[in-house]
Amino acid sequence: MNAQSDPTVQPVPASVVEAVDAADVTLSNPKWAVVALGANLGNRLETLQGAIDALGDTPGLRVKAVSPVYETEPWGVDAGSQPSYLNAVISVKTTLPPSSLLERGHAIEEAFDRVREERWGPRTIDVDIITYADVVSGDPVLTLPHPRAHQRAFVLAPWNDIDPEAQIPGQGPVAALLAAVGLAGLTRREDLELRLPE
Ligand SMILES: Nc1ncnc2c1ncn2[C@@H]1O[C@H](COP(=O)(O)OP(=O)(O)OP(=O)(O)O)[C@@H](O)[C@H]1O
Ligand SMILES: Nc1nc2c(c(=O)[nH]1)N=C(CO)CN2
Repeated sequence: MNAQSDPTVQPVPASVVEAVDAADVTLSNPKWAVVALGANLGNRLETLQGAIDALGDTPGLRVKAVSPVYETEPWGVDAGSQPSYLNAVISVKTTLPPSSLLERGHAIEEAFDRVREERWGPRTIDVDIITYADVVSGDPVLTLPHPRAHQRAFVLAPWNDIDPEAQIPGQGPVAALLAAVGLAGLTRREDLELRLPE
């Protein structure tokens, strides 16, 4: 008996075939993604390293580069209303689809006891997906590229350090965007260092 003559075998809907094919393409073809990390509560450096290590422990994800650490004034809130941040950017190569990368970021935020209270409120850790390959999406659950990355020196400066040729799809070269926003409110912390996961 073959699939044609077996009445218990149902045809596979085209949408399922497409989804399986798409997953397969990702599995054999890892994508580059850029992830920004920020912390302004608790032991900020330890938490950033913990998030990098947790990302590195994720099946289907390899951390390929870790930026220098920047001390940055809180962006988007009144001056002096929050402690300063430590920010860094990492690049990763991954077979995870964008939605799974976001989920993993949220799980790491939860593991570090991040509490969501106010918009742009202080946090133990923030994991933002800045770019995923050249994907452009307006989906509010996962907007790609991150809709505010091109305005944020605390993302652009560390990203430019690890990839001076980087581009934000639809926005242009990171180096030019950084030149436009400037370095005010940023201090590179030469005394602090983040490592690739062991
Ligand atoms: N590129 C993205 N990276 C991370 N979260 C995103 C992205 N695009 C949309 N989101 C959504 O934004 C929601 C709010 O995220 P979050 O609480 O980290 O915002 P925030 O860090 O306070 O502000 P901002 O988005 O300006 O960095 C998340 O639940 C997530 O679904
Ligand atoms: N300096 C700085 N400011 C912020 C940051 C951040 O990581 N660094 N994150 C925010 C929400 O994502 C809002 N403001």
